[in-house]
Amino acid sequence: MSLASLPVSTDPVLRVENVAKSYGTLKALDDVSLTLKAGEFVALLGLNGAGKSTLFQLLSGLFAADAGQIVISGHDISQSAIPALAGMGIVFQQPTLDLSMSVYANLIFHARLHGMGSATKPRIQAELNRLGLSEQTKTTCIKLSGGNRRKVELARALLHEPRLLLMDEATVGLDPASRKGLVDYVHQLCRERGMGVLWATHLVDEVEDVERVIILHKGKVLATGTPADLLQQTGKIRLADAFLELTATPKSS
Ligand SMILES: Nc1ncnc2c1ncn2[C@@H]1O[C@H](COP(=O)(O)OP(=O)(O)OP(=O)(O)O)[C@@H](O)[C@H]1O
Repeated sequence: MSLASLPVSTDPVLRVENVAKSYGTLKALDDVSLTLKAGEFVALLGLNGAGKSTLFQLLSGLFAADAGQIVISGHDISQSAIPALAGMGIVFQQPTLDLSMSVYANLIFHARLHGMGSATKPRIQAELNRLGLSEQTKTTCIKLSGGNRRKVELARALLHEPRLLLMDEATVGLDPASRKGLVDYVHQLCRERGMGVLWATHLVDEVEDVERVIILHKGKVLATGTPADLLQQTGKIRLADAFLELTATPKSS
């Protein structure tokens, strides 16, 4: 049975509780808690160095938190990493395609890692079709534009039909039209597939239409709410000004 055909659970697809992570004496994450439900698009907004990538590295099991708990689709990542990660797709900030291989070879490699069987080829074709890349299936990735490389990374993240999609500054290096295209496409997927999406960025224009914004600053959650909540809280008219106001006056630790 594919993950997509499992009954929809009302439990959060992601629960992060009191998570901490330090590099030596630097607290990159300090008592961070958040939840994400199925079908919710949540933005993790933070300046450079806020801790976004560190959080994503913990969520993807690259290393362990010093304290706290991470539960993905009901599985504690520290105890049940395989089922936790099986239901998650991720696009990292740094490109991770093997540029010497074709689009198809990159995707089939990922499919095998996820133990996908006979459904693999139609799934690859379906994701590439939707992204307008069906003609590029056999193209070596080094020949693709930056925007199309990102789309292949997204197709790869979606291949095993995750319940949770993590996007870590996934629009870095894209032109404004490609950026908007990617944001709009992921919003559409979130609605259609009931996927929870955590979208990390420092670009405020990418989060104007999200259901909830979590502002991370110097490793701490400074504020959380709808864009309207954040405007009301700061008395600002533009979300960019609200973000600047909140991050200019950090709480003392
Ligand atoms: N491997 C590491 N060793 C030491 N310090 C690190 C390491 N990785 C990150 N840091 C530090 O931890 C803090 C959080 O970094 P992180 O990359 O998680 O932030 P970010 O919000 O993703 O930033 P950016 O938007 O610039 O990518 C920063 O002060 C960074 O310098």
